[in-house]
Amino acid sequence: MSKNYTTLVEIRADIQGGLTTVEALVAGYLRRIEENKHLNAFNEVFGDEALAKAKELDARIKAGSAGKLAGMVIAIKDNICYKGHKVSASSKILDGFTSIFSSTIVERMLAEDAIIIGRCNCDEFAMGGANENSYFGPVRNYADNNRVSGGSSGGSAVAVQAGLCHAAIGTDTGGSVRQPAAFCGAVGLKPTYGRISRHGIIAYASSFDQVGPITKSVADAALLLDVMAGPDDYDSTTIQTPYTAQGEVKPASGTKKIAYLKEALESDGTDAEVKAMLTANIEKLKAEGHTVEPVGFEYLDYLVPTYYVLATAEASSNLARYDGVHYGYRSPNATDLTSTYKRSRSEGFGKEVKRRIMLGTFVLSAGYYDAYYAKAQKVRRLIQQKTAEILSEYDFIMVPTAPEPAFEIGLEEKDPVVSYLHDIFTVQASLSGVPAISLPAGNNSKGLPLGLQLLTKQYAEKELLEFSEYFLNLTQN
Ligand SMILES: NC(=O)C[C@H](N)C(=O)O
Repeated sequence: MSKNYTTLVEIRADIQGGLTTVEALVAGYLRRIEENKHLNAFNEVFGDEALAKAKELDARIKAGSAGKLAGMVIAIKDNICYKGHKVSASSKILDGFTSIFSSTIVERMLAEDAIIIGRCNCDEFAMGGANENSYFGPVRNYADNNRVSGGSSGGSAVAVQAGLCHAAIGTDTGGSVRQPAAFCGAVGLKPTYGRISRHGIIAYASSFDQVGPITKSVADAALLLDVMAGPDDYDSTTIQTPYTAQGEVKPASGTKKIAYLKEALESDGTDAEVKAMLTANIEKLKAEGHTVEPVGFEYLDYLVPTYYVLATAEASSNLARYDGVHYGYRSPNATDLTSTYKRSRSEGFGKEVKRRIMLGTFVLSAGYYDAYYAKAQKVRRLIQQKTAEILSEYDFIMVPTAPEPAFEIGLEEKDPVVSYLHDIFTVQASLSGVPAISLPAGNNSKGLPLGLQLLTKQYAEKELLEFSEYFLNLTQN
């Protein structure tokens, strides 16, 4: 097996030293993808194209004219448009659809000479937390093939975990980058809302959707953020102040004030080994002189309902565009315009997507708007205020990324509410728009990865990444 690199810096050093080439790296990933097909991480591999680009890049690296991401082989979630390539959101409804333009993030990564090796399996339209809602079937966790990858960016996380690429890009609406990263022992970053352009990303819930990297190191997460972030004329929700690239991530120095949610340790819903992982990290940080204190979050029980009312409302609007006319699948059984809409949507969308469209339509309907949608907006404001209040006193909030490690495939498909509750610790950052990162925090007694999550103030990605680097240095050495 080829060397399992943690950072692009190591790859570049080996290329410079003549120990490897981009072509050899790509060939190695393609071989591993082939050997690990049973993981179902990719919906499509761009093999020949990646190899051709690699050859060209090797020549340019030698000539000293290659970009910042030269040598980085990246997989993208299959809801990210890449011109001339198919994009499906893991749905039948986009069957045969090819992107006619590239997303801003793809353009920015290509401009820095990244190689995109394929598009990764995910939950249909990013709706799910286990990658079990994909039209193309579940993704298997590399640590235990009978267990889920997490989701919705499950293919992206497993591709990194299993060494099928160097880094991957996912999207995070309510935890879809952070939770699969946690289940797969990777670093997963959700930046501040608006930090990265969503132009060319298939929309799910637009007041939440954010792009994020899944990597093996904090350094690479920072590098990918540098490349992808910043204002974009094609997405008016992007933060207008340019993101100042930070270059190399220096581990944070000095003592910090960290809050942890005491409910995370008290709740019966949190797995005992997850609680033990959190407690151990609290103690480790205290021993280093940091202030680590419990805080109460009285809105904990409202996080999941608020997220699911708002996200489904936005989804019902965003997914109205799939009508059997504009994109992808059109029912062969349709006889007129109305039956084209009805049949294409009924046959093209999966069960969970239909459930969410119905739920979202319901909470937006005239009789229920005030009772559900308007109320959820008000609760969102309270959650934002309380989160900001805690973050005005503390540098970080620390919680487990998920209440439990990767569970068995097929275990909970039956009860959607059980799946929704798994998002309890990730949706706070999504509802508040603040950045959050999931960091690998060792394995449980069954060898399954656990993730620790840190949240911080809006726009403070730099501080978050520096502290993450410090934390991993402290806990992994
Ligand atoms: N998309 C996400 O961020 C995952 C979340 N579990 C959802 O289904 O909405």
